[in-house]
Amino acid sequence: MIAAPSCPVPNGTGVEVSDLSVTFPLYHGSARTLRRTLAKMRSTRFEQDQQQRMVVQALRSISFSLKPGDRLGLVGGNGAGKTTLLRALAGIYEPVGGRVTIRGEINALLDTNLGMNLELTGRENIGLRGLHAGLSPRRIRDIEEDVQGFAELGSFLDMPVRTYSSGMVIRLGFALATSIRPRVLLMDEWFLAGDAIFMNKAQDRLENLVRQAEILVISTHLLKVVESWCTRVIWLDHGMIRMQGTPEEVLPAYLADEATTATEGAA
Ligand SMILES: Nc1ncnc2c1ncn2[C@@H]1O[C@H](COP(=O)(O)OP(=O)(O)OP(=O)(O)O)[C@@H](O)[C@H]1O
Repeated sequence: MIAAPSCPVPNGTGVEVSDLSVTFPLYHGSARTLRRTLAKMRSTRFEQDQQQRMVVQALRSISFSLKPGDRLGLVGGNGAGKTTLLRALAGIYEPVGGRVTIRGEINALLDTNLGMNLELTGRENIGLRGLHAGLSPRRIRDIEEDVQGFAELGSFLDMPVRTYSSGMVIRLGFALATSIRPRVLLMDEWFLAGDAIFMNKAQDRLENLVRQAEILVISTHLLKVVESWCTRVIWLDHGMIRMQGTPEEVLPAYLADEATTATEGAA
């Protein structure tokens, strides 16, 4: 169980999301055929935007706010909008409507390759990431040592990343992504998967990072993680908030709905 930080937290860290909407244009195939196909699907998630493009509404009218100590779990079926919401919080996706305001440094563990240049060495990638995060040369050296110790890449640290095995890239990416301690931590469940030996080692590091962050937002299908890490849950359904509250309030309703959907699907 991860507890909220017990020491007094500096003022000012917070997340405000108000009336957020994100859409993606669909460019595939001829517009008329696509429109006909989508009309047949009778989904309210597809519409035409002001430029007459067909778009999918990934998120609609999402509003919530988080304060220090809040640990938010995002749950929902496939395509519900969890990843899109994390990416909008990280500033990767621009809202088409509404606003996202984040106060405090963010670290987004969304993809271990994020920002990694395969032509550069592991060490050079560490330096670049540190500079990007606005860290001092001294802090970057500390991170270099930390990553070197955790990722156990030996002399590969000074070789171009393209020469690494896929496991080595994951170790470097994970070590680097988790070495920068943020106030607001955004995490996709991708980070909770991995080979068993690596994950045993990674688990402690991840839990430490989560414990030290003031605000956590995690998207996952692993409800046990939500139960043990989160103080709040948002259940997303077709891009909208279906329910929000404590894990005790939301998870039973979510599970009951999933069971009903599975029974209906089997019938
Ligand atoms: N780059 C994109 N282009 C077009 N549509 C997209 C894009 N990314 C997401 N979508 C659509 O937006 C909706 C929300 O997708 P999202 O990936 O956020 O769902 P999710 O809840 O993370 O799903 P999963 O649990 O399957 O990962 C889906 O309908 C998806 O098809």
